[in-house]
Amino acid sequence: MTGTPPTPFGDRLAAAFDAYGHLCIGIDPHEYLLKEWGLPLSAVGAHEFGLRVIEACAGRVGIVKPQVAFYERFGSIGFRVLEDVLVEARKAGLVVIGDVKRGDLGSTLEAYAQAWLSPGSPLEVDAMTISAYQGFGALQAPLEFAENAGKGLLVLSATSNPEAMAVQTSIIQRETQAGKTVAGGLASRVAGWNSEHQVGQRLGSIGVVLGATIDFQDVGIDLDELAAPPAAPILAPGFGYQGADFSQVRRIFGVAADQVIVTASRSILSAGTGGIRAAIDAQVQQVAEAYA
Ligand SMILES: O=C(O)c1cc(=O)[nH]c(=O)n1[C@@H]1O[C@H](COP(=O)(O)O)[C@@H](O)[C@H]1O
Repeated sequence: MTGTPPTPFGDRLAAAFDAYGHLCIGIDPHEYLLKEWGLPLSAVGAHEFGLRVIEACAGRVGIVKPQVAFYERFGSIGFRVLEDVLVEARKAGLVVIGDVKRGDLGSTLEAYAQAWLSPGSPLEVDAMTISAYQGFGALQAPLEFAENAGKGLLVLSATSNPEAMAVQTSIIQRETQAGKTVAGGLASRVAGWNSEHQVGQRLGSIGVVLGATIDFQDVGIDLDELAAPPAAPILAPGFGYQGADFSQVRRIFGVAADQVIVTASRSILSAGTGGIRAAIDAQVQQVAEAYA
C-alpha cells in the first residue's frame, strides 16, 4: 500500500466515542421486526429496514453493527442490499462494525478479511467480528491485513450466550497461554497484539467481544490487561434484550469501561419505525449518564 497510511480503526473509534458516546446500534432485521415495521419478509424489507435505522442513527450515535446473517439468508440479493446498507452507513459518517463472525484457518480467513476489510470492496466495513476457534495463530493473516488497511478485528472471547461458557472457560493445555481459560487466553493475545503493533495509541485496532452478561473474573478475563494502553476495544453485546443494564456499564467493565462499545439491537429496534429516534435518544442519554 502506498501514499498516506489509513487512519487506524482504533483512532476512528475513539473519535466516535468522543463525539457521540459509547452506544452502538445493531442492525438486525429479525422476521418479527420486519413485520412490526410494516416491511416485507424479503431482501427488499431488510434493505429498507437497514436504511431507516441508518437514517435514525445519523447524528445520534457514532457506531452501527449490521448483523449480516439477516441479509445473507436472502442469498445474493441479500448481499446486494447489504452492500447498499453498508455504503449508506459509511456515507452517514458512522463507524461500521460488520457482525460477520467468520472463523477458519489462516489463508481462508485472509480471504474473509479481503471481502470485508479491503478499501473499496463492495462489502467494506470498518471492523469485523471474527472467531479464533482454530487458534489465535490462524488470525495472523487477517490481523496483518487489518493493520495495513487501517481496519479492526473484534475477536470473540467471552460471548453473551450462556451455552458458550463450557468451551470458553475450558483451560488451555499448551503453548504460552497454558493454564488460562480459552476466553482469557484469547483476550491476552489480543492485548499482546495491540501492545506490540499499536504503540502509543489510546485505543488499539484489535479488540475482543465480551458479553455484558458475563462475570469476567469467573471466566478468567483480565480487564486490567485489556485496559493497559493501547486499550483493546471491547464490543459488548448483552445490554437491553439479553438482560444487562445499560446504567451498570461502569460496574460491569470497571477499569475497562472507557473502551467499551455498548451495543444493542432488539431493545432499540422494537421501538418501531416511528419510535426508533426517541428510543436511540433515550438510550444515548442513559449511557452518557452511566459514563458521567
Ligand atoms: O458479536 C456480537 O455482536 C455478539 C456477540 C455476543 O456475544 N452476543 C451477541 O448477542 N452478539 C450479537 O449482538 C446482537 C445482540 O442483539 P440484541 O440481543 O438484540 O441486543 C446480535 O446481533 C448478536 O449476534
